[in-house]
Amino acid sequence: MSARPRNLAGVITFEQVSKRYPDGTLAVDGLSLEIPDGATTVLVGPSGCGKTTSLRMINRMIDPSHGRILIDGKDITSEPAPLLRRGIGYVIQNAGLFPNRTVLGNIATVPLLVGMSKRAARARASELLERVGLAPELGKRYPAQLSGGQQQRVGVARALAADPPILLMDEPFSAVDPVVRTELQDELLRLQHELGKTVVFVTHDIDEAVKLGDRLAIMAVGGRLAQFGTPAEVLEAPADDFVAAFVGRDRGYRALSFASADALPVHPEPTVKLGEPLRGNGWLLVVDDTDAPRGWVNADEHPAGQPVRQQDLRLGGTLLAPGGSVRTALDAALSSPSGRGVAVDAAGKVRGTLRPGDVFGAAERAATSGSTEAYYDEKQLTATEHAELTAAEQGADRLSKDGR
Ligand SMILES: Nc1ncnc2c1ncn2[C@@H]1O[C@H](COP(=O)(O)OP(=O)(O)OP(=O)(O)O)[C@@H](O)[C@H]1O
Repeated sequence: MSARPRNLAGVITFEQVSKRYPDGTLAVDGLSLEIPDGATTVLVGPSGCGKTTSLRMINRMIDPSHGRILIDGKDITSEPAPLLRRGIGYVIQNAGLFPNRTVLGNIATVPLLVGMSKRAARARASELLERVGLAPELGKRYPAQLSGGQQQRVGVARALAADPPILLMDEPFSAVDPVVRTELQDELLRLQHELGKTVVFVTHDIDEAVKLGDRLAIMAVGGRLAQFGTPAEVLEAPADDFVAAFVGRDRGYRALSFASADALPVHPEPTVKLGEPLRGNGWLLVVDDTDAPRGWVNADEHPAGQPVRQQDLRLGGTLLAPGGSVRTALDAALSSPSGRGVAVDAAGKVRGTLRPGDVFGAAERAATSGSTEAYYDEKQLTATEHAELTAAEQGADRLSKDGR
């Protein structure tokens, strides 16, 4: 990701690290791993495979039985643990906030600890509150007066307060409902794009791992590293049967997230504005005054010449925006009542629609060669395609003239 700031510190190296608990449990077994700086590495694997133990060895909440851990080449035991932890933010499930401190008080904890003035610490806390997407007035509340998702955002803000190069996150979003969870994941992606920290994230959810991780470390029970690679590498070429089973039966579908849909042909689509009279037949795409899609209307079930009202609309499915993947394109096509997926530009205006056949072709292409580009260079030149495009363009012209 080119927009990320570079020159970061925070490469974390595990050298043959093992952890055996006093009761004999071997939680981590000979883990060797280089976690790159400025990127998100997700430790993912089934319950009990040693993810949390591995994470907590980085900030010395747990000491290895064997091996060593280095940060930027320096053994983490070469300085006192409290000093080490100043450079490492830590976020856990249920946020772990101090219940008797306000939100701002919670976020300002570490800045105050490292000697920042009260005033500067409060200013920093307010800035972070905004950064994690929370309204300033929430600063005065106590954690119990916040939703689970809001508490988790405060947890992230608190971990970022001392601007540590490293952020450790242990199942931070697993206690919230799926909608909030998606919002928090999106927020983390946005924040990470701005901040470029070395993030080590623990989850047992492969979907979350694929969404958030630049690298995945797949761990197997017994504390063994089964595979380390980018999400695309892991989904496309699982190292062994365990990884193949863990990444799951949907992995072919998930792998489409890494194939760009930018080369997919976008066909002109006639549109009709909300509130304007309807003409034509079949499914018609309804837009608002800014040309953003609002839904579909079936002209065969609508009195001709009558204006299209909000209540006539069948809401469209997901949209494909620039930079989207073949997975998004496929979902856009499958979730649209017309079967045609809507593509929008960066401003959210309708660009046209995707044909399911094209999207399936791209999916097949991505699965077999990993690239869709060549296919569509070829395909866009075929005579039928050209004829279809022209006809659709004429249809679009006619409709927009009639419709206004
Ligand atoms: N303090 C402890 N004493 C003994 N065994 C422990 C201790 N902490 C963890 N374990 C064991 O070590 C193994 C790894 O635990 P760990 O919490 O690191 O796994 P995990 O992958 O994070 O699991 P989960 O996804 O369920 O949180 C498990 O078998 C666990 O029971």
